[in-house]
Amino acid sequence: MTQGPQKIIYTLTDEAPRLATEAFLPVVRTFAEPAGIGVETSDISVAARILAAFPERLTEEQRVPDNLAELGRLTQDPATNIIKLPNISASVPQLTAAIAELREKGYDLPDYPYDPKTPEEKEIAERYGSCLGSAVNPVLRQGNSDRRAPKAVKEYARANPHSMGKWSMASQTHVAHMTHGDFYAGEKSIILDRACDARMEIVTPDGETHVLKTVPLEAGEVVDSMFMSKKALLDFYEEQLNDAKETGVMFSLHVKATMMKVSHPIVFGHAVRVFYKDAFAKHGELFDELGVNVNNGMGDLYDKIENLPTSKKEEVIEDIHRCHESRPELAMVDSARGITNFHSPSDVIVDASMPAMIRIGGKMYGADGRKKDTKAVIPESTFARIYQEIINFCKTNGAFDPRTMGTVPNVGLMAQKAEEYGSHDKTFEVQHAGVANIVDASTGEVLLSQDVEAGDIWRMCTVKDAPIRDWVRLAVDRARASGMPAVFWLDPYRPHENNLITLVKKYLAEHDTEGLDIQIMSQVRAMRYTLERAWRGLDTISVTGNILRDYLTDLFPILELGTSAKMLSIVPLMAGGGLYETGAGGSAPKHVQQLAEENHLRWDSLGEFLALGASLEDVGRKNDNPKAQILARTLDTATGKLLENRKSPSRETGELDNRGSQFWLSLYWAQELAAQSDDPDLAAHFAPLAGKLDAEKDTILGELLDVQGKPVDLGGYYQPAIDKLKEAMRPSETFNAALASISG
Ligand SMILES: NC(=O)C1=CN([C@@H]2O[C@H](COP(=O)(O)OP(=O)(O)OC[C@H]3O[C@@H](n4cnc5c(N)ncnc54)[C@H](OP(=O)(O)O)[C@@H]3O)[C@@H](O)[C@H]2O)C=CC1
Ligand SMILES: O=C(O)CCC(=O)C(=O)O
Ligand SMILES: [Mg+2]
Repeated sequence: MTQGPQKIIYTLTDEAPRLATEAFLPVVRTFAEPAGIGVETSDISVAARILAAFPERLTEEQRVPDNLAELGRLTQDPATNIIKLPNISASVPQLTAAIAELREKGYDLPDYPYDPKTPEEKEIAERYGSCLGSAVNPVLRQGNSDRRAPKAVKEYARANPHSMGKWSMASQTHVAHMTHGDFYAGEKSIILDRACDARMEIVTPDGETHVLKTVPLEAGEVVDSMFMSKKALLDFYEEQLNDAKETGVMFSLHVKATMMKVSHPIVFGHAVRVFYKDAFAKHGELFDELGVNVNNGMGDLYDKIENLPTSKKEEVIEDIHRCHESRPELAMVDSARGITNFHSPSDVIVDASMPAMIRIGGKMYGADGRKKDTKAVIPESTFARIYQEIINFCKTNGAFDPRTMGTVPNVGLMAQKAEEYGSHDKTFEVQHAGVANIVDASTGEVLLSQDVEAGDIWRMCTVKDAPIRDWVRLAVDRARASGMPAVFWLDPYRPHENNLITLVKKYLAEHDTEGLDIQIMSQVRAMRYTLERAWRGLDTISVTGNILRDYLTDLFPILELGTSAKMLSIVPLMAGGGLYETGAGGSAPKHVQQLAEENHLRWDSLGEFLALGASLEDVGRKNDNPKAQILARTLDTATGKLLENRKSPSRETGELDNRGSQFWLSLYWAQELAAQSDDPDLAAHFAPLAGKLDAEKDTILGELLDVQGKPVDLGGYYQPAIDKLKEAMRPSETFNAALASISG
């Protein structure tokens, strides 16, 4: 047996994935051990990240190491192999809820400073800021992304199609985006011809210079400057609200306040203030006194007015309600509880919310719980247009059919904080009208310049040369390996993408592309081309920048497979290691709610099974460990069997859930290992487990079903109590004993 430091690092995250991992880790350890592979965990949950930020306030026992920083360092080591589960990218309401829970548990954490003024408050805000929004993925994603539906998964979806809503040609559903004054409208971009420190500064008309930030840039880096005009945004909202009211269509707002953690909460807050403008006009001063900030949603307003004298509170609530009379109906997140699209900026996240809407025929839920057509407002036009294109297509052709549609894998430019998704530390809400310059700090040369007004959102986005080159290589590799045409979704009218086109052409020339079909198209044309092909059952690789990577790897999987949880999601790290993400979606808070209320977890760990397979294969290849290769191969077959025999979790309480599905995977995997003849030691090791699990399957499945239907206490949401978590996620004594019986 090959020995040595062969290990897989398994992340512990939040919500449904964290729950599922609790059940799955003992399985992984049991199977990896005989191949000499260690499995280590690394807690990067939002709770752990908060605790790691305040070591000096905690006792020795309470302290948590900065696991994320350590993982970040490891991404630079070629031996690294990380399995990364989806984690919460916390909005402010989520972060403050996590802080409150931890304080209740006895951790002496400071209050979250909503409006930091003193140096001490500013320091606390900075530390909490490091846990806010998408704080994990940009650190770990030191490579570009390869997301696709494995063949067995696609075939399963074809044979067992999920439900799709009907599209009508008369559907009023459409996308509304800005046509001027947004980031797209005035973008400027350069390919930097030197390395330099670049200064972001605003020069006011009276000649004062306000320096916002200085960042080191590399030669060859693509650097963009762009802004969103506050005035244009407010006008746009007003117009769209009036249009929705007049035409009787529901209004919904789709942003990504979690990932775009600086710009989108502002964009979201403006929508809320415009919608409720009469209430804000009347009570603005009071709201300011109370520190209301609806960038964090209407939930923040309701929390802050809670302690007002009853009559005042009622007056405010009445005025808020009155606003609805002159405004269109709002899409609901949870109509049963009266939670609207404006309640929290993290409830509706565009990458998942638009596909969910398109999947059900272009509808969202209204206050009466019925599905309705909607005006989907996505202010930034850069990528919003792709959704209108697919809506047009579905209106004309009807809904896609999962039985026949082709597949659309993605190769995404992501490494080293590429493009908008890496721009948070270079995004500012402009305080002073003037000229926004990006300046070479050593020479004083102005590289890029924009005229901005107070309240505008100005940002610098960058992407380094090496990631672009690696992205082109990955696209060529995937096109060659799959035999599919590959389309770069790049718009020559957008300065940033026009620069990328130059570089893509340059780097494509480094490869043998003989016999490959590689094209470059603007996003709208690329969408149309891809949809036409998918409709005919043809497959097309989308090769995109970072935002479209995110959007398309929810959109197509949700149409093709019903969920992006079933995607294989690999990040070949540029330093040589591997990061294996489990599916392409999020952490499904709704699933936790169902588990807490009914002890049924409908989360599908398929993405985790696929990631583990790819991870084991990588360990096998890099360490010349044939046992790891056999584990990978047999896991792949077992996963295929799981799909074929329909052992995926059901949504309904009282039926097979995540835990039951994991049992079946374990049984099939053990059977495959016992049956193979390439490694008799492994076969002999797993034969008893295969026998035991098969003989005891009725007892085990019975034990797993018995617990369902009753509430379960996990001892916390952001930091569940470990003993309670174990008890909830591993309720079959028989299954636990069988796994333990072959573990060393
Ligand atoms: N890679 C990452 O770390 C990511 C993290 N996130 C984070 O996740 C949270 C929730 O985001 P949201 O946009 O609501 O997206 P989610 O993907 O969590 O939820 C959307 C819906 O997708 C379905 N779904 C997702 N995963 C699974 C699965 N494994 N099995 C079965 N169904 C699944 C569920 O549908 P149904 O309810 O119909 O069963 C779910 O309600 C946020 O905090 C966000 O920041 C989001 C995206 C990626
Ligand atoms: O990091 C995040 O917040 C979300 C990531 C995401 O949605 C994705 O990579 O698909
Ligand atoms: Mg996504």
